[in-house]
Amino acid sequence: MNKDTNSNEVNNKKQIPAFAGIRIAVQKSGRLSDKSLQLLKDCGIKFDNGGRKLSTQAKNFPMEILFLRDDDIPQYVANGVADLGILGLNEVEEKDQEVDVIKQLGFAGCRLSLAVQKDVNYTGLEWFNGKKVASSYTTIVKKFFADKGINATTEEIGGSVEIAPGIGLAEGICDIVSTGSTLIMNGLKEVETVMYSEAVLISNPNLSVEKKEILDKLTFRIDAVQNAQKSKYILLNAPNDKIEEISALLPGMKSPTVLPLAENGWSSLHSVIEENDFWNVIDQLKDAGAQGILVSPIEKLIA
Ligand SMILES: Nc1ncnc2c1ncn2[C@@H]1O[C@H](COP(=O)(O)OP(=O)(O)OP(=O)(O)O)[C@@H](O)[C@H]1O
Ligand SMILES: O=P(O)(O)OC[C@H]1O[C@H](OP(=O)(O)OP(=O)(O)O)[C@H](O)[C@@H]1O
Ligand SMILES: [Mg+2]
Repeated sequence: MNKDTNSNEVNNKKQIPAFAGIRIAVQKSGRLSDKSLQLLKDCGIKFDNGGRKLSTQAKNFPMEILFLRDDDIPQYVANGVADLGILGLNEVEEKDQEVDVIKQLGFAGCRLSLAVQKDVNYTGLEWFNGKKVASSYTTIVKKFFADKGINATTEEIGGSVEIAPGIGLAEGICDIVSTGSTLIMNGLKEVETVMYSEAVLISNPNLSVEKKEILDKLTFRIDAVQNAQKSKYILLNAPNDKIEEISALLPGMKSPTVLPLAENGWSSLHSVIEENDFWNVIDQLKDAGAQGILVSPIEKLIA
């Protein structure tokens, strides 16, 4: 490390005002903003985020929230201006900074794909040899082509990437695809998936012990929120001679809670089922004699 870098680092550190908590960077306005803030709220963290303020202090958790452009978040987290960040994995890979990916957050699912004009006779990845690809993610694209031994060039553009082939800027593009409708509307077709992405929580790799403790509290809460979103609380009535059969369909967190009903010969069973199995399990429960099935969402689930 040379002297200049050293003194820059010292200067950078001086510019970071002391804060006895953890600083998390979220996207100021864009596709990730609402869901990032909702996740923090679901974790019980209260804060004001109205107006044009670029930072806010949580009221009941040792956290400051910084509102930034998502492109800047990896750099801020790597140099310690922010301790944590929420952004798309695509942006983390593109910026290639020293940060730890702590958790997948289950929203903003998309893929980064190569696309070409729809009338192109695409024969496979070799088609890109000697071609130019426009993208906002040129680091990822260059690495992808280098790994596959393809000799293509890239043209970095900030947005509206799908227009590039139509105006002769490049033969192909690499951009975010979700439903694929933007590609179709611009006369393009998806030909290769470069990576899958979703929102992730990232961290500076050198957090202090105190900050690590706060991060652990946060990830514990995120786990509880995510578990709850994946599960449903189920309550049903069953004849006593069917309890064993029905219990086998309701593994729950341990086994179902069984309580006698006022009506002789009947019990009430309480358990947790996974959202994914939901309809399947309900059909089997009905067939096994369950009645009065009540299903409700779970707010938090601590395993
Ligand atoms: N159509 C989509 N479906 C799902 N996720 C998406 C979609 N488009 C983008 N994303 C994800 O959301 C992230 C943010 O997208 P957005 O379009 O808000 O970024 P941006 O324009 O770069 O924002 P900023 O102004 O903060 O730089 C992307 O990096 C990607 O991870
Ligand atoms: O496959 P689709 O569902 O059509 O989604 C893909 C589009 O979504 C994103 O753009 P966004 O709508 O966020 O606009 P922006 O690029 O101008 O921010 C992305 O840049 C693609 O253009
Ligand atoms: Mg951006």
